Amino acid sequence: MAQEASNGDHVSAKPPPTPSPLRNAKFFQANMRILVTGGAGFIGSHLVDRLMENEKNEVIVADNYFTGSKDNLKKWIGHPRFELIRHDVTETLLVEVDRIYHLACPASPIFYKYNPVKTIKTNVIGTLNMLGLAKRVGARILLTSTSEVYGDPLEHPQKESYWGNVNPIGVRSCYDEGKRVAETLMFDYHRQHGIEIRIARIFNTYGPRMNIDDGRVVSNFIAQAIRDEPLTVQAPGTQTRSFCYVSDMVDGLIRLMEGDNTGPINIGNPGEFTMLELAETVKELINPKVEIKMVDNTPDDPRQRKPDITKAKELLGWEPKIKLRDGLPLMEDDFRHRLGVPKKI
Ligand SMILES: NC(=O)c1ccc[n+]([C@@H]2O[C@H](COP(=O)([O-])OP(=O)(O)OC[C@H]3O[C@@H](n4cnc5c(N)ncnc54)[C@H](O)[C@@H]3O)[C@@H](O)[C@H]2O)c1
Ligand SMILES: O=c1ccn([C@@H]2O[C@H](COP(=O)(O)OP(=O)(O)O[C@H]3OC[C@@H](O)[C@H](O)[C@H]3O)[C@@H](O)[C@H]2O)c(=O)[nH]1
Repeated sequence: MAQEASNGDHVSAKPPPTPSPLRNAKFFQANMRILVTGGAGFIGSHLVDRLMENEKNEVIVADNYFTGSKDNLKKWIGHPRFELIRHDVTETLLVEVDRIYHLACPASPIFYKYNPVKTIKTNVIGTLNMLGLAKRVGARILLTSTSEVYGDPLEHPQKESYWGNVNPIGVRSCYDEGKRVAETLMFDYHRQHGIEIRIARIFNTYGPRMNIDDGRVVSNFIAQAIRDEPLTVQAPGTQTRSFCYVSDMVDGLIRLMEGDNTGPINIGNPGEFTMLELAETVKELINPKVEIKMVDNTPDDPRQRKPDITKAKELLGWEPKIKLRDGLPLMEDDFRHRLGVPKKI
């Protein structure tokens, strides 16, 4: 039974539901069957790549392609251990699985604000549906929550025990409050029904395969630097974020899923940068001639963010390996390839 890692003193009221006995039958199914919702997106597709490396895994992706694409999974389409389903998690899904990585949700602020009612439905109804599925088939479920549950944090760096400083009625609330409700649902299903849960609080993650026009800061700056366009730093530019390379993130998610702790556990890189520092670094590494331009910000932008990863280190034996200065060039290569702009030598 999972151990509670932080934020509470509850114990699970019931043992978890048992999977169908056939799942353990010698000649029926030796593999681990894994559902990845949102698997056609940025982090999801890298997670699928890693899971598919293990020949004992069968992977099913369910995605509505709102911000993800089949292109991200093209190397697996047609593979006998892989299945791709066009599915919206706000509808029920009937599959037989042992693990559910529940990622489905737009993550870039411009996309999650585009249809806020849909974003909150995805977080609340989508998570309820996936918990219902976990309950029916006895699967373990991992939710990709977010550092945004800490809102505009008054504690710095953020520990998992911090309850956050979140505006419940702002333009970001569909996402940050949505994820907070999703975490609540996870713990209620755990306590009430014995579901095996895992909650990752992911901090800003970057890497190849992000949508070029995703709108998040790292992808914006890299695309702008390659296109010789000014890097748009949103005022005041002193706000901070901590950026984790995607391969480190995937490693942390799998360790959390396969470990004994429910979480929530922060997964992120504690290296903290102001947005002006990030712009200067991108300029230096990718295009020293590019201009840096200050533009207006959006409401409720968190002023600082940095994970305390003590729990991830102690409980998962995890810490990030890739520094920002090493990760940015890897992302540059992918963006240049997709934009068709080779590096000048
Ligand atoms: N990338 C980050 O910095 C970051 C930080 C914190 C949390 N997260 C969380 O990690 C997860 C993945 O983020 P990402 O950066 O890969 O984003 P992404 O937008 O690239 O991927 C999200 C995926 O979910 C799919 N999706 C959205 N709504 C859906 C729905 N209703 N039904 C089915 N599929 C749906 C999208 O089509 C996409 O493939 C999200 O849950 C996000 O909240 C990401
Ligand atoms: O072009 C830009 C874009 C963004 N920014 C700034 O960069 C910072 C980061 O903005 P992003 O849009 O990349 O992402 P945010 O940190 O605001 O939100 C992210 O947080 C964690 C996840 O849950 C999500 O991936 C996303 O919501 C903000 O301070 C924003 O004002 C710029 O300075 N210029």
